[in-house]
Amino acid sequence: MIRVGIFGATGYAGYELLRWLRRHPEVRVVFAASESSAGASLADVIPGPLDTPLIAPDEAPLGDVDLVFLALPHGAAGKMARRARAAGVRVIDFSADFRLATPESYRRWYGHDHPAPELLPAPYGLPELNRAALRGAMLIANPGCYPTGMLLGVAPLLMAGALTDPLIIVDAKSGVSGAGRAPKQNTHFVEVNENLAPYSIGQVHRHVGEMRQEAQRIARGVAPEIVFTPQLLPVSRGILSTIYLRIPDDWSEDRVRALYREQYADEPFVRVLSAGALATLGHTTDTNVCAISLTLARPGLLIVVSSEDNMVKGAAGQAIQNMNLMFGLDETTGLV
Ligand SMILES: NC(=O)C1=CN([C@@H]2O[C@H](COP(=O)(O)OP(=O)(O)OC[C@H]3O[C@@H](n4cnc5c(N)ncnc54)[C@H](OP(=O)(O)O)[C@@H]3O)[C@@H](O)[C@H]2O)C=CC1
Ligand SMILES: CC(=O)N[C@@H](CCC(=O)OP(=O)(O)O)C(=O)O
Repeated sequence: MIRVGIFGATGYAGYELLRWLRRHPEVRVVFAASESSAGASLADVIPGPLDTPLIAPDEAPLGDVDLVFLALPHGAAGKMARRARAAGVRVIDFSADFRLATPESYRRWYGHDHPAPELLPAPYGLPELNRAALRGAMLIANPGCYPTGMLLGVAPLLMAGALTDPLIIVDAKSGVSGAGRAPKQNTHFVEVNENLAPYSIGQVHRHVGEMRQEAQRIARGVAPEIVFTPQLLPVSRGILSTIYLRIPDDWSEDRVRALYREQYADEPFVRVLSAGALATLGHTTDTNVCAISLTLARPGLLIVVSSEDNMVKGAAGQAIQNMNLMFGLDETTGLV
């Protein structure tokens, strides 16, 4: 049994993780910690079936666990990672604190100093594209939700060196749980309901740095140019990314699909849809799957649609996939 602790259990990502871990046959949840609700039961904080007792983070028995999941905001996660690693405990971090390889890059995209630079670089936890680095790892940076869908959607072409233009346009729509549980004006029901709102457009969203870093690694050093438009969709969960790419004029849609199917042939959590089918949120809701559809709009212009559940493949499910790799379990254990 892997003995785990969870920090940030009252947040959307932490709660989702607990929900999935209940079905994992090789995990025992030793503690769930909460800064604001220590002493309460989770069901007192989030109405639902999980009545896990919540303890104060300072009282977390790190000596009793093999692994902690950090479902905390950026900055707080890095500090907790330092504490856990000093106690010899493995870490899977949901936040962005360990996704960027250098403290300089982190400061550029997050606007403050890195909370634990001595722990950088950490392996980037996208198993389909970085599996070897995750097996047995002591600290894993779980990817951002938007970069997960984007990177899986473009990787086969980047690996093949098949883009004829470095420009990658990513038009993405996210369910509101992606913004976390703390209320904000733009996530208020009246703002979101029956609306579709872009935010952080241009080159300002912090996920552009993460996408660029990982896309460049996948493309073996060739720097992509990414234009990213995130939008808030009036649904609770799911991300649909529509990605526009330039490919050689003589490539057929079948050729592209064969490339994607070959790349993802052994991947249990990537589904390349058949000709004519388009990926929708419904293809991936409440699963750890990323579904990808491919459409040749005209010679040389490919439209990829990538669908994922931001709470599962974009957060808790991917974290469990990473845990399975970390501890040498079958990667699909506890996941669908
Ligand atoms: N929501 C999503 O779809 C995804 C989220 N993530 C990442 O997962 C992490 C958690 O996100 P999410 O669950 O959405 O966020 P939430 O805001 O829903 O939850 C975060 C939790 O962290 C705790 N917390 C808040 N502020 C602090 C603080 N300053 N110090 C310590 N603990 C704090 C709170 O719990 P308490 O007060 O009870 O301790 C809170 O419930 C973030 O880093 C996010 O970027 C990653 C991918 C997808
Ligand atoms: C809808 C929404 O607000 N989404 C978040 C991304 C959520 C996520 O998974 O990313 P992190 O783990 O990097 O926070 C945002 O745009 O910042």
